[in-house]
Amino acid sequence: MNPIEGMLREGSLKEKTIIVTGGGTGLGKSMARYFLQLGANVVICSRKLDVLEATAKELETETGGKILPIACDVRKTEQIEGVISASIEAFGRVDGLVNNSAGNFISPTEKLSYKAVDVVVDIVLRGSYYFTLALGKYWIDHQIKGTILNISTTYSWTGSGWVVPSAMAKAGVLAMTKSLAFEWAPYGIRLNAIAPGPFPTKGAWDRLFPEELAKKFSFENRIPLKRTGEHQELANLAAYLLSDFSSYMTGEVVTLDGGEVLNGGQFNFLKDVTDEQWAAIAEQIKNTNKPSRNGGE
Ligand SMILES: CCCCC/C=C/C(=O)SCCNC(=O)CCNC(=O)[C@H](O)C(C)(C)COP(=O)(O)OP(=O)(O)OC[C@H]1O[C@@H](n2cnc3c(N)ncnc32)[C@H](O)[C@@H]1OP(=O)(O)O
Ligand SMILES: NC(=O)C1=CN([C@@H]2O[C@H](COP(=O)(O)OP(=O)(O)OC[C@H]3O[C@@H](n4cnc5c(N)ncnc54)[C@H](OP(=O)(O)O)[C@@H]3O)[C@@H](O)[C@H]2O)C=CC1
Repeated sequence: MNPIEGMLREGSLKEKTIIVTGGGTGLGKSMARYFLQLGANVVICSRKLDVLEATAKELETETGGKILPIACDVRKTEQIEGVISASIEAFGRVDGLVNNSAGNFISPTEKLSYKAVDVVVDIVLRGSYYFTLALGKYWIDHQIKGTILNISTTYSWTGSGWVVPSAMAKAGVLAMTKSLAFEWAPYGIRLNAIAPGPFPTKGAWDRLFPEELAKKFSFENRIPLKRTGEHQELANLAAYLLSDFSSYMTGEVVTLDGGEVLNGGQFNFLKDVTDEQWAAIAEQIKNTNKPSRNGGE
């Protein structure tokens, strides 16, 4: 496969300031990089300031863009408000938000403590609605037509065992996306979501595919397009959804998973049938049709 290139033209996010939660690592970092390349000012925030500062330095050098790292636990409203004021102070206003921060790990649900459930739900759901609410109030007060992108998952609607707190929280984020897309449309505020399939990141792989499992889990068998996602593919879609090119799109969730979610199709088990078996099956089915065609039983 050829390397995936940036999709939007130069300057597509010029004069926009975008906050990316969890922007110091993984997919958040890749989105931040591309937004900077497209001319946006970017604010990255999460708990670990040292990680954010190292990312900011790296991306500033690489892109020549303006990036502000700020420590913020998305479960704390006063810290969220601090990020918004610091962003306005640095860049004049805020135009976009990516709710990307998350906590997740696999576990049999009955083995979880109450705190273990809370920690995931609070980062994902509470963090996303706190940030959304704080920015929404600011945008409505200042008549800014802001845009929110929520990073969801495909199990927001299929459900999934062994990641139940994450599934509950991501489903809530999806409900918020669609509900507020309608309610805030009169203000020109748009909300959309991306449901990614597997995109290799250290954060996700350490907690969801630890070595023991990774050996057994075959992405090639599971994903119809037979590969995991490239970060630039997700960054391209994210940039489009935050840009004015998508200004007629709101309340949408775009799946980007190589077809993984389609595994639930009822007859998909037929993928293992050989050509020989197909020939025999076709013959059998045709034979059962014959009597009825001749008017018999
Ligand atoms: C390929 C398909 C992908 C599917 C979709 C992917 C979704 C993703 O979200 S991937 C992103 C993953 N990235 C992260 O999770 C990054 C941030 N995560 C963390 O910092 C930790 O994993 C955290 C969520 C556990 C939070 O860390 P921290 O605040 O330090 O919390 P504690 O370590 O104090 O733990 C709190 C609570 O949770 C219990 N716990 C932690 N890990 C496990 C585990 N593996 N199994 C069971 N329980 C766990 C821990 O014991 C604590 O509970 P108590 O013991 O009752 O105090
Ligand atoms: N990678 C994948 O295959 C998939 C990922 N996703 C989603 O993509 C997004 C990014 O995940 P990914 O890049 O893989 O994983 P990462 O672990 O790299 O990203 C998660 C980020 O969340 C931040 N974070 C965690 N807790 C908090 C908190 N309390 N307050 C603020 N920030 C916090 C972390 O920073 P810090 O530790 O500094 O706080 C980290 O930067 C997530 O929403 C995830 O659910 C969805 C489907 C598939």
